[in-house]
Amino acid sequence: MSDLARVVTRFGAELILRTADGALLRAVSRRNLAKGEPPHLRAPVCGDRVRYTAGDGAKAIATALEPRRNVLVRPDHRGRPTAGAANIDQVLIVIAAQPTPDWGMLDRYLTAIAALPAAPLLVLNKCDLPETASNPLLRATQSLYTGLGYPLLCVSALHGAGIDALRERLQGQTSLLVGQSGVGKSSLIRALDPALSVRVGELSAISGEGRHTTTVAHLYALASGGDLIDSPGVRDFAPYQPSADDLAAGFPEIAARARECRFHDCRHLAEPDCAVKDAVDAGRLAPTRLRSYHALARNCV
Ligand SMILES: Nc1nc2c(ncn2[C@@H]2O[C@H](COP(=O)(O)OP(=O)(O)OP(=O)(O)O)[C@@H](O)[C@H]2O)c(=O)[nH]1
Ligand SMILES: [Zn+2]
Repeated sequence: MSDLARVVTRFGAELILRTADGALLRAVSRRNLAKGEPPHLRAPVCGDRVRYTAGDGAKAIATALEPRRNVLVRPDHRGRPTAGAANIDQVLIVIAAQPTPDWGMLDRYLTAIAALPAAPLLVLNKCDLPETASNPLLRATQSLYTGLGYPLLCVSALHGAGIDALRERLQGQTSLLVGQSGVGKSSLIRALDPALSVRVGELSAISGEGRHTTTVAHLYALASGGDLIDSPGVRDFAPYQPSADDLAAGFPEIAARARECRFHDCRHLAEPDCAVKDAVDAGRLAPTRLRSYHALARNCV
C-alpha cells in the first residue's frame, strides 16, 4: 500500500512531504523516480505529487511520481535546464511603483507562464504609495496589460488593502510567486497568512538544514485555502528557449497582427509590408511589447 503526498521541498536526495492529513514528513527518494523523463525532470521537485511508503527508520520512501500538470524549467548556474517547481496553476507576478518596474521582465514572465501553461495574475503591490496613482507610465502600462486581457489586482501588503480579494484568487490553486527584488513578495506572504513564518521555522527544524532550505522552492499551505510556492531561486525566470508557439502565446496581440504581414515567417524587423511594425507606427501596438518580443525571439528555438 502506498499513500499520496505533495512535495513541500527537496534538499539533495531528501524530501519533505505533506501528507493527506497535512502532516509534514521527511522522506528519501531515488534521483530518477521518473525513469522515462529527460535527466533534469527525473527527480521530484516542489509541488510534485508522489506515492510513498513508511521506511525502516524515521524517513518515509517516495516510490513513484504522479504525472505532472506542468513543470517550470529554467537554466541553472551553468545554463543547463533544471526543474524548479511542478503542478503550478497560477503565477502571481508582483509589480510595484518602487522599485521601477522592468517591463521587459514582465513580458518574459508572461511568455514563460503561457508556455507552462499556467494562468497569470498581475499583483500591483504598494498601492498605498502615492506614486502608484501619480506615475503616468505606471498607469499607462497598467491599462496596456489589462487591455491585453491580463487580470490585475491592486493590493497593499503593508496596509492590507486588496489582500482578501487576493486570498480568494488563491483558493483551490497552486500559485507561484515571482517578481523583481523589493516589490514586496515576502511582505505579501506575511500579509496573506501571518502564521506562515512559524511554519517556515517548523520546516527548518524538520529538515535540520535551517538556512539552506530558505533558498530553495517551498510549498506553503495557506490557512485561507490554496498552496503558494515561494522560491527565491525562481523569483526571476525567463522562458527556457521559447518556441515560436511560446512567443505567439506570450504576445497574442503581435501574433494576431502577424497574420497580415507579407511574409508568413516575418520577424517584424526590416521586412517590407510588416503589419506588426505598421501597428506600432500607428500607435495601435505598444513599442515596448515589440521590443520584448525581439529580445525573446533571439533565443527562440
Ligand atoms: N509602502 C509599502 N511598502 C511595502 C509594501 N510591501 C512591501 N513593502 C516594502 O518593500 C520592501 C521590500 O519588501 P519585501 O517583502 O522584502 O520584498 P521582496 O519582493 O520579498 O524582496 P526580495 O526578497 O529581494 O525578492 C520592504 O521595505 C517592505 O516594507 C506595501 O504594500 N506598501
Ligand atoms: Zn511582420
